[in-house]
Amino acid sequence: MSLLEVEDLAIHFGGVKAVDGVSFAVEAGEVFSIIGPNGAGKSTIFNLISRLYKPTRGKIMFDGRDITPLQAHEIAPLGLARTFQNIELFDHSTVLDNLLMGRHTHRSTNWVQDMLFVPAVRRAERAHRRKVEDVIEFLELEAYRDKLIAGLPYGVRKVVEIGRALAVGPKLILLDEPASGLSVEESQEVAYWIEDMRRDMGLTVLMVEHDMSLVTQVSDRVLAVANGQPLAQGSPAEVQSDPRVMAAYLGTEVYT
Ligand SMILES: Nc1ncnc2c1ncn2[C@@H]1O[C@H](COP(=O)(O)OP(=O)(O)OP(=O)(O)O)[C@@H](O)[C@H]1O
Repeated sequence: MSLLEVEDLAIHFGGVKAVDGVSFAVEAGEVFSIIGPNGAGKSTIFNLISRLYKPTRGKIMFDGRDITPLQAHEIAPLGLARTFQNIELFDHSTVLDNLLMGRHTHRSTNWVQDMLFVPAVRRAERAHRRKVEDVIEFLELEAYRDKLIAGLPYGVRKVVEIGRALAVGPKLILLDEPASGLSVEESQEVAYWIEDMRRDMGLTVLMVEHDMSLVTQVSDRVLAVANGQPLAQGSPAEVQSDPRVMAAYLGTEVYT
């Protein structure tokens, strides 16, 4: 059984078929990337999987469970976390507090217990802090842990965005353009984080990315989409040399 199975997924916004008949499966432990030209439907696929959008058609299975009818807030506790292309952090909170917010999906105590700060609440709080400190150490964010997001360089905020998703403690992490806006050196760092996430944390990674050197370096398999529809699927080399993919990219710099 695959960790994630997407079957005949579609969403239509009025006349726009943003996603139209996309199927793929992500196996536990692999890095799977979705590529495609601007407007191909990649972020929309992420928004459908993370349940921000309701599909017009299709089914999404995660870890053996049909998550298609679930609400967005019910997804993270199952072990599915995501990052956003445009970074969704609280600018006026510290790195530590942003990561702790990522843990709130795991609330096991109720508000009365929280108010009274009973031992169960204190234990849960300690466990959340330990998990967050592990993420800070893993992503080498120690120097920034007490700094406000607003004052951080863009490249560091991108890493904190990954940290917020990791703090959830996911089985599957969805990375939406983790290298966008980064320098070549910073993109290479992202490649190392992804390899470490898989090797050290046993994570499965589903990534949307335009940076083909990053995609080629870290991905086991790639799905190419265009106009909301699947074009080709296979190893990075197979997909890059597929004539339908090359035609979809014609005129762009991706394959030069
Ligand atoms: N909420 C929405 N309402 C209407 N149209 C939408 C909505 N979300 C996405 N679309 C349309 O769906 C299509 C796919 O958009 P999407 O953002 O998924 O593409 P993408 O492959 O992620 O592009 P990029 O690489 O530029 O981020 C586009 O035509 C877009 O305008």
